[in-house]
Amino acid sequence: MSKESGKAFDTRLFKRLIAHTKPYRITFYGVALAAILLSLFAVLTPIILKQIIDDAVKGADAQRLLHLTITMLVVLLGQVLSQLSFNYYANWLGESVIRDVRINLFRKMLGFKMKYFDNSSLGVLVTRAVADMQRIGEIFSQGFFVIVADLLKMLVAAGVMIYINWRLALIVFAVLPLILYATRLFQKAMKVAFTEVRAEVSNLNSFVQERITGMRIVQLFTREKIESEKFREINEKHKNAWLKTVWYNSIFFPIAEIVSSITLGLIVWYGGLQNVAGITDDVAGTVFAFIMLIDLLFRPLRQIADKFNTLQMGMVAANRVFKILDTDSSIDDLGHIEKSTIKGDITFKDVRFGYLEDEEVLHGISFDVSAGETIAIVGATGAGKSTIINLLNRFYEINSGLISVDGVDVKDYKLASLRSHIAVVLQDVFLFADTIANNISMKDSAIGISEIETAAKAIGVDEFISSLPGGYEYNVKERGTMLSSGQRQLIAFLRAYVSNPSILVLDEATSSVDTYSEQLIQKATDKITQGRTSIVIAHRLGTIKKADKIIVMDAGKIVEIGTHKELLKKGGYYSNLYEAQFLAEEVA
Ligand SMILES: Nc1ncnc2c1ncn2[C@@H]1O[C@H](COP(=O)(O)OP(=O)(O)OP(=O)(O)O)[C@@H](O)[C@H]1O
Repeated sequence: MSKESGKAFDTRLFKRLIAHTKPYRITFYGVALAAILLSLFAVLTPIILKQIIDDAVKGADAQRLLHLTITMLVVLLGQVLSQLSFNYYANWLGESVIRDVRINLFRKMLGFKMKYFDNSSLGVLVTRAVADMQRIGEIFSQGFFVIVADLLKMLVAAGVMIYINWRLALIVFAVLPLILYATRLFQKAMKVAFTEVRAEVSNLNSFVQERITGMRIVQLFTREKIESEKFREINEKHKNAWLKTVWYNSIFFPIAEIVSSITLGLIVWYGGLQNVAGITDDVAGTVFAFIMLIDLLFRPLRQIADKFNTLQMGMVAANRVFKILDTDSSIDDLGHIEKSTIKGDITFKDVRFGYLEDEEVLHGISFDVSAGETIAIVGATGAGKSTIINLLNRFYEINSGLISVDGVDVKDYKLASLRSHIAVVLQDVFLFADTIANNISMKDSAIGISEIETAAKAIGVDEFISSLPGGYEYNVKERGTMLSSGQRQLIAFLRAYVSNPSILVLDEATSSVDTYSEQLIQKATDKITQGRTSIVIAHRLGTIKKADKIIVMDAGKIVEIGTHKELLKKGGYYSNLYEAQFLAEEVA
């Protein structure tokens, strides 16, 4: 199957999976019992039918006929009940296990370092949490228990055949290797075909996902025709891969049916001969029972390949999911300091950091921000400005040096406590597909609608939000695409403001917005930075000029620190930057 699974059946992996059924032990044993009952009831039917034909009907015994018919009804009822319980509870167990594993997986993902997400594909993680989970569930609902039930059924059916008429049983067993061989060939072919189908489905998924995400580019560059041609090709491959599985099914099942029929013919013929030879006189009932028993033996055999496939696919999925669960990439949260309030002094002391091991991005950054001060960070693209704010709230761990808040190493704070004092407004604002109110309060029950409205009035965005249909209850839909980038940033300002942080980190948007939004943003910026330590990656001259200190960065180093006036006077990097970037803005 896949190189990930290694061997055909991984006992260690299976044991680990079964361990997840521990909270549902009673159901687990209940399903196992239903499987046993199912196989027993299944073989009881042919036995009773044989007795009805050979004893009651032939012997014209009405009393016995009535008893046997009632017994038959009871058996059928038992069969229906055990089938029902088996189906329902095997699925219930599967769904319960995947719910638990999925919750564990998501919890694990919530604790991962940003580095983990930098190196993982979104599509892969979504597949692990959704499609792979379904496959794991199928191990229980369609794989493991069904195989056990089928094997039991086959075993009991074979035993009953020998018991009823061992000579006829031998004929059936003689055909078994032929069916087994055909099944094996079929299984192998289907495995290859299904691997192909899965690869094509995955191609389809990523193609559609990417084109929908990048639809703007597709349409801007008028690539519609080329893309639809490419899509046709992928679809064609997908169709052909599916047809291969249909073809194998179309060959295998009729062949299996023919072998079954030939076996039946042999049974009838040999049974008849036995009757003629006087070896047995209950040939009618025996042949009837054998017809049913053969079906009980051959039908599961034909389907067992499919079930093994389900089991194996589930195991591969489980292996992948467990790999994520075993990943040691969680953020260290070993600090114990929890503070209900902080002043907001920040120190970076000779901080060195790189996203990749051998590629340092910050080369010894040192600066201090006193509580209540606003500092602006400026510099060329790729200089390391965003990296600084990524480090303050411990999205990434530094290689060396020290970052402290109120004189305490950020690592010594409890992570949740540290982050509760820092609000971050990024350029690319992320909004959940939810109401504006929920996007602002982030579902913190302590922040009610009246607090949100008061805060919105304070930073001057109440009017804009109220003008939206439904106001604060307006649903911004996926990723907030219903709003402009300026509007999204205003909502992010409000989100930061209501949490009343001691430290505010703001990455000003570079994209230009209309004058009205610009004014709103400027006013909101002034208001939210007031009275709290603020670190602003500044792109607006207004913000830079008002800052208590400007940190000028170039290629991962701080090249200058000072106020706007001081730095202009100095005539260095900042004054060049000012002339190149901001002078025009000022003149305008
Ligand atoms: N997640 C990441 N993984 C690897 N490298 C990264 C990552 N994020 C940023 N970098 C690299 O780190 C360096 C600094 O990036 P950073 O985003 O801090 O620059 P910046 O000054 O904020 O730039 P901009 O103004 O364009 O946002 C760049 O060379 C960038 O390629």
